[in-house]
Amino acid sequence: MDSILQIDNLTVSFDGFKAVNKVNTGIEKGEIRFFIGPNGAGKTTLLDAICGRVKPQSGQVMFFDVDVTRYSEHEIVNIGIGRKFQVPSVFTNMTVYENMELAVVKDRSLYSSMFHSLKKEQIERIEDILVTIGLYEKRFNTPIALSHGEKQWLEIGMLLAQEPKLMLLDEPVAGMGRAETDKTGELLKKIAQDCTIIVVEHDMEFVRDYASKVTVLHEGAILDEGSVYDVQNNQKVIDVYLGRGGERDA
Ligand SMILES: Nc1ncnc2c1ncn2[C@@H]1O[C@H](COP(=O)(O)OP(=O)(O)OP(=O)(O)O)[C@@H](O)[C@H]1O
Repeated sequence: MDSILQIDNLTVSFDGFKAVNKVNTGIEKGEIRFFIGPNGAGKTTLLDAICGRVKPQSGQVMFFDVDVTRYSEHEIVNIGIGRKFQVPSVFTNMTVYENMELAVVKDRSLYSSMFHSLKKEQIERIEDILVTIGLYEKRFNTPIALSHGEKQWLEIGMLLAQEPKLMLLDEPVAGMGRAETDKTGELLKKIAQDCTIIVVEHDMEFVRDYASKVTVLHEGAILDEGSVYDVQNNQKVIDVYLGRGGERDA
């Protein structure tokens, strides 16, 4: 199998506290990998280390043959790792379509001058993505008119516009009902045909339905890794997380 991301011996410290502690894992191309675990387990910090938001104390994060721990956040976006945060950060004073235009033009400082001169392939890409995320009909609405789920899909679409090879999503279905959650899962399956995905998630039903593989973190370290079935039946995982009904963000 082709490994797209290889994390080796990664440790992230905050004033001596190891939020991520000697983590080793490899993500294969096309996976939808879920990071799960109790609050404070280090899931978000691990995403932060992959996208360059925090610098590790030690270890490597090899994306193809590049150690991204040596790169800035901005450079990491440019080499193909996109990150979506928990709270949607779409521009509410612009239409859905304009948000997509902004996303497709990688250098945002050029946006105003390029507004009317998107290339044909950029326009086609925007339209394709709008269809994929189910917002083509709503492209001239502002995000205020969108549901919570639709705003999340727009943001995922904005990430896709930058043509990432790896997408990092932090609790993408938080606050969604079941129907929107399932639609998001189907969207991720579609995206994973071209772009590997890592998801931090507490919604175990979502994890069960859509994970290729699950990494369970506890106190900064990997407690278990494997299929949903395997980790669900691991007594240690049940004791520290699943048996407590999982936990949501405070
Ligand atoms: N910038 C920071 N400075 C100091 N401590 C931090 C910082 N960021 C995270 N931590 C600590 O690192 C630990 C791991 O936090 P992290 O947010 O990665 O956990 P998590 O598994 O994502 O939890 P949750 O499910 O609640 O989002 C926590 O104890 C947290 O308080």
